Amino acid sequence: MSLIDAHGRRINYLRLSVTDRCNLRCSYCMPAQGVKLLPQDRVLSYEELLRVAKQAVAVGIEKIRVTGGEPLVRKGIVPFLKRLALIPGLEELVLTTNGTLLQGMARELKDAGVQRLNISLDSLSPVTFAKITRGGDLKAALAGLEAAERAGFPPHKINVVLMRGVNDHEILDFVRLTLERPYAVRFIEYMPTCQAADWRSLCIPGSEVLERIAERFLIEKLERNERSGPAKNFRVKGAVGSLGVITPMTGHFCDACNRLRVTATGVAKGCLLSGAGVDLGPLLASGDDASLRDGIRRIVHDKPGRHRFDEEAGVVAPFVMAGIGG
Ligand SMILES: Nc1nc2c(ncn2[C@@H]2O[C@H](COP(=O)(O)OP(=O)(O)OP(=O)(O)O)[C@@H](O)[C@H]2O)c(=O)[nH]1
Ligand SMILES: C[S@@+](CC[C@H](N)C(=O)[O-])C[C@H]1O[C@@H](n2cnc3c(N)ncnc32)[C@H](O)[C@@H]1O
Ligand code: SF4
Ligand code: SF4
Repeated sequence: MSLIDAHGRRINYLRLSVTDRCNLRCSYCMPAQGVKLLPQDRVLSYEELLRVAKQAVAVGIEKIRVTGGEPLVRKGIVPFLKRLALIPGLEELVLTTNGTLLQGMARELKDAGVQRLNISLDSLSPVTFAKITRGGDLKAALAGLEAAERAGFPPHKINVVLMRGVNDHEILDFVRLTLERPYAVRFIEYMPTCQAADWRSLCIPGSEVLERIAERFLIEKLERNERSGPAKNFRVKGAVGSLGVITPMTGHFCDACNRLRVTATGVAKGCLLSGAGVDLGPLLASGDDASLRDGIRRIVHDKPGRHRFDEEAGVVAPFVMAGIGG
């Protein structure tokens, strides 16, 4: 069974957001005044999330990434992941996290069947980390990273959202990290989801990041593989880890997009950067799995060919990434 959209792309990857809540307040993800949290009864129950996941797998999804908000703050997440991992036909169960709660949870996540972690870590300096996350503790994030390594997870992908004048002075520090550690560090272009007035100057093109790295290090391009995702990957000669750029703004990767998203309230979205979405609530309420499968197929069919975010920046309503899951 496979899910093909109207542009001929095979959609086999579902990003499932389990909560809009988070223990951090990253400046690129949430507005300074914070966000109004969803009432708990608007968030899909674990039973509902499992139904969505099962029916998505039944029509062709092979990989599920659990995200949020911060997925590890939701109570009962581990038993939920355990059940998710058992869905017949699901080949890959992975999770994106800010890492701060991993120290106490890494081992049970591994035992639950989570295969890999992508960890957001935007600074290696406690002061800058606290500034970006509005109060987060770098020590907790680093302890989480290490706990997950000890628990036996394969080398993590580390996501760094770069912002000019905020953390771009650390680009080379992150590159140096890849010399000794097997991480895949990915520098992500800041997307103006909250539409900060200065977003154009905050966003650093991936090409500039690579130029700045190449001034100091000899880097070689890595062949794309199944695990590349949207990143273009490189390695410093002799390094154990790799580095990459994710360029949603200056070099979109929509032609190869294989993703479908479901928000914590059960809105299915064909595209991260489009305001469009379909509420799966009525289909879930009907109890009819065949209609749910049809709904998922319809959303995939109608998936936009590419985003037009830059052009539309003035008209698309700003959104909080934590509400969708990145
Ligand atoms: N515009 C756009 N940005 C994306 C998309 N997928 C991921 N990104 C960006 O890349 C970041 C990293 O995503 P991750 O959650 O680590 O997932 P990934 O890189 O897709 O992970 P893999 O499953 O390992 O390929 C996201 O937070 C977004 O900023 C996408 O489909 N469209
Ligand atoms: C919304 S978070 C959810 C998972 C988890 N809380 C975390 O931070 O990894 C998922 C991803 O979205 C990315 N993200 C959020 N806002 C972004 C923005 N404005 N531009 C680029 N990436 C963004 C984060 O870097 C993170 O990797
Ligand atoms: S990026 Fe992740 S950790 Fe940061 S505020 Fe958003 S949801 Fe929370
Ligand atoms: S912007 Fe939309 S179409 Fe493009 S890669 Fe992201 S989700 Fe896919």
